[in-house]
Amino acid sequence: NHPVSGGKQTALSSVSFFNPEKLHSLTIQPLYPVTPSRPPSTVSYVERARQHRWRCSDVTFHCSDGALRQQWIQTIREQLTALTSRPKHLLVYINPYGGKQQGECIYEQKVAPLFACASISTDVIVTEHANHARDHLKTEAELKKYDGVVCVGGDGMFSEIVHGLVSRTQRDNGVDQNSPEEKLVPCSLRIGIIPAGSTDCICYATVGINDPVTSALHVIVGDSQPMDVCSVHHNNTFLRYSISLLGYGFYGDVLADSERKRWMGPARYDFSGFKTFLTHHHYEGAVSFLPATDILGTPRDKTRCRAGYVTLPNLCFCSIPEYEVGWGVVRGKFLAINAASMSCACPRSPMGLSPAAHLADGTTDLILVRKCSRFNFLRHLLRHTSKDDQFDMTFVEVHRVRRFRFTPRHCQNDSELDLRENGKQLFSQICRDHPACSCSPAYSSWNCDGEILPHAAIEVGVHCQLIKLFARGIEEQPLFEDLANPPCAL
Ligand SMILES: Nc1ncnc2c1ncn2[C@@H]1O[C@H](COP(=O)(O)OP(=O)(O)OP(=O)(O)O)[C@@H](O)[C@H]1O
Ligand SMILES: CCCCCCCCCCCCC/C=C/[C@@H](O)[C@H](CO)NC(=O)CCCCC
Ligand SMILES: [Ca+2]
Repeated sequence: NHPVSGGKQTALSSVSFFNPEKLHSLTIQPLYPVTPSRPPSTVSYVERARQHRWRCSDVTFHCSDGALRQQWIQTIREQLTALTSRPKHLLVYINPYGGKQQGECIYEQKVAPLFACASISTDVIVTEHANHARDHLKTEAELKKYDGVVCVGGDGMFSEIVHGLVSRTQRDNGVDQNSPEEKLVPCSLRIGIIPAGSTDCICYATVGINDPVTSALHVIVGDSQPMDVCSVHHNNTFLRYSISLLGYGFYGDVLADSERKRWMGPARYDFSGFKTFLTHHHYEGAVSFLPATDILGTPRDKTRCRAGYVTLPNLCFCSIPEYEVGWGVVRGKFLAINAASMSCACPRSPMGLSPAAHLADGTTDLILVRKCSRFNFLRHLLRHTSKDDQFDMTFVEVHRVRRFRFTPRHCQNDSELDLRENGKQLFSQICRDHPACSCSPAYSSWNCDGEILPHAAIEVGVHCQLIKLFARGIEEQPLFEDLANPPCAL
């Protein structure tokens, strides 16, 4: 019975104020003409747009009955206060140099106004050097003050936050990160990613799009998505954590080359990818792995990790003892050894390196690409950009595993590492001087979520649901988008 005006024209009764999905804040905006006794009320809410984008819309109500209006406002406020999953205080780190160096601008223009509108208070730190955020989280940050940590940047910045939070949590709980067998303690604070990087693979694979406004709204509504984290060790020494890709051979070489071309921005990956494809190096070694049993799905099935897919914690851990499952071993010459703990979907590859991988099932998909012709490798790579099955090739095999180890054929010990580094430089110099030389170096590097690891021989274990993100996984696209998502109805 009450007239409505503003961004949307709708009847009061058609708006469900009690649906927490819909509302993230209430603001009272005086519109004109306004009589002091009858100011209108504006409610902001989340509206789904195309391709997994979320947008903020608002609807303004005029109510002739002042008491009723106050009652509505009071009820909405009570409902919003009762939503305990929504963050109120956030610690924000901005990398001003990630991606196209737009981090600060993206945060100030697109994200900060939304956080303010949702009454979220923030402490913002613009990083001054690499590992600033990681070290601040690890040692200094007063974590008790916050409901979550937000990073503005790319996968590298997210990785810093994960390392800071996971290390801090283990230290606070007396857990030794250097032991590969140690069960790690999950982090209690959720992490939000505002994408402003070059690949934004974590954001893309957990939200469905790398869009700062969408990610900010997932933080505001207090979404929660658990995620697996891999620990990487060498000789009982902790090296790094990995959330997306651990890649030896092709992706290691692409990264090593692209790091020298950071000045190119995101285009460095295309340049180095093409160059690495042409060099076509293969690497010899043995991969041993503990297959994941007791799991739902395989890397080759058609299931996709989507919002609402809940992994029961008991499926995260194998009920059969390790010695009964038995380790598999594959030896040979490989163009690429990739472990994808999640799909690794990104704008370059919308289905990702392992389209059926799950975010929080305690497993990683180990993809072994054996030495093959350049033509066949190109066919394999191109399938990452389409819906074709990149595993349906004789030289590719994929295993869903809980742990794995890699030992290069000429396994180096620590004293040989320096030799290896010097040898690699010498070797690459020789190859540069003799471009016709087609032999492969003995070692590649591991690409660990975009960071290069110093050792080729590594041991990897998956820690199920060690961290949580302000996300909900990729939502299924409705068949008839316009019908399923009319304005106002969420
Ligand atoms: N102030 C800073 N100066 C220099 N480097 C920084 C600074 N803050 C963070 N870094 C480092 O910059 C690296 C790259 O950042 P980020 O991940 O945000 O962007 P990107 O590399 O362009 O994107 P992506 O990781 O998605 O490819 C990170 O590894 C991070 O450690
Ligand atoms: C000739 C045409 C070939 C087309 C092939 C396309 C295949 C693309 C697969 C993309 C997989 C991305 C995996 C993500 C890894 C991230 O953890 C990491 C950090 O951001 N990014 C890279 O290492 C950046 C790595 C970028 C590699 C291209
Ligand atoms: Ca996984």
